[in-house]
Amino acid sequence: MNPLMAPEGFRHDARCALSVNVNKVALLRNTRHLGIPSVTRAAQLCLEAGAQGITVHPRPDGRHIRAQDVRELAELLKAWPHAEYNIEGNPTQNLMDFIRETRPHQATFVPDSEDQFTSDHGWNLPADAERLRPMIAECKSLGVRVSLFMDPVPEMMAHVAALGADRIELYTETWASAFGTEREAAVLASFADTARAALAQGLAINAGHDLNRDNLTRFLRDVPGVAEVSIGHALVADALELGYGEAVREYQRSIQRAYAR
Ligand SMILES: CC(=O)[C@@H](O)[C@H](O)COP(=O)(O)O
Ligand SMILES: NCC(=O)COP(=O)(O)O
Repeated sequence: MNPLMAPEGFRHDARCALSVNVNKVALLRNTRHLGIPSVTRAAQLCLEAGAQGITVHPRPDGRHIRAQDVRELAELLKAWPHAEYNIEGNPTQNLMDFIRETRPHQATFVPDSEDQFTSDHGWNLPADAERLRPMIAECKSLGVRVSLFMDPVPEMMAHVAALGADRIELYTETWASAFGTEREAAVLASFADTARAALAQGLAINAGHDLNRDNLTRFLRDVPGVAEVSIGHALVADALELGYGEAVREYQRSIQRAYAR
């Protein structure tokens, strides 16, 4: 079988889609000039195991995902018509060129500075709104769905909708750090309130950052309408122990447990 072709019978049947972020595979690859571990091979194995998409965040400093990775993954995903390609970044930096070149299914706008350690906050709306409006419009004119990376603040959802964005991505680090503590219920409620506000504005909901096999089920069970989670750091860490295929299956089981009655 052509290693780039999706196997017969590939099914897209999870209620919440799992998009695997392969940043950290590229981070390890970049520590030697050997080309391993392969980013495209990692993506292929995750898709074969049932992941519904691949996410990358090509940061301007090239610390992990680089332009060639973005192009090669776009090529790979042509063989997976049911899977989605999500490219994240700051549209005021290098993101828009990748969007224009590869036309992914989704662009996730993230307000990161160029040298930021990792993503650690959402957009500040309405303050950032007018800068974003033309780039949202351009993505949509290219047929690319737009998701804005947002903190769990219900009052901001109307501003997201007014900008013409299609989705929010809930920045879930505060959930991950509250999980298992006395703050868990209160923090989860803020995400549920934000999700309800987003749904009321006609927005779809993604979520990501520091999600893992342990904190994922409760989040999906209590936060309504999450359509997609993008998970990278913890899943790749798990894959070092379990392999990509079993790691993806473990995360799919965590997702399915959220809907089990
Ligand atoms: C936006 C977000 O929370 C993550 O998708 C981001 O890609 C993490 O970036 P690093 O992998 O560089 O930490
Ligand atoms: N948007 C979140 C993402 O793509 C991966 O975040 P993480 O799981 O690496 O924290």
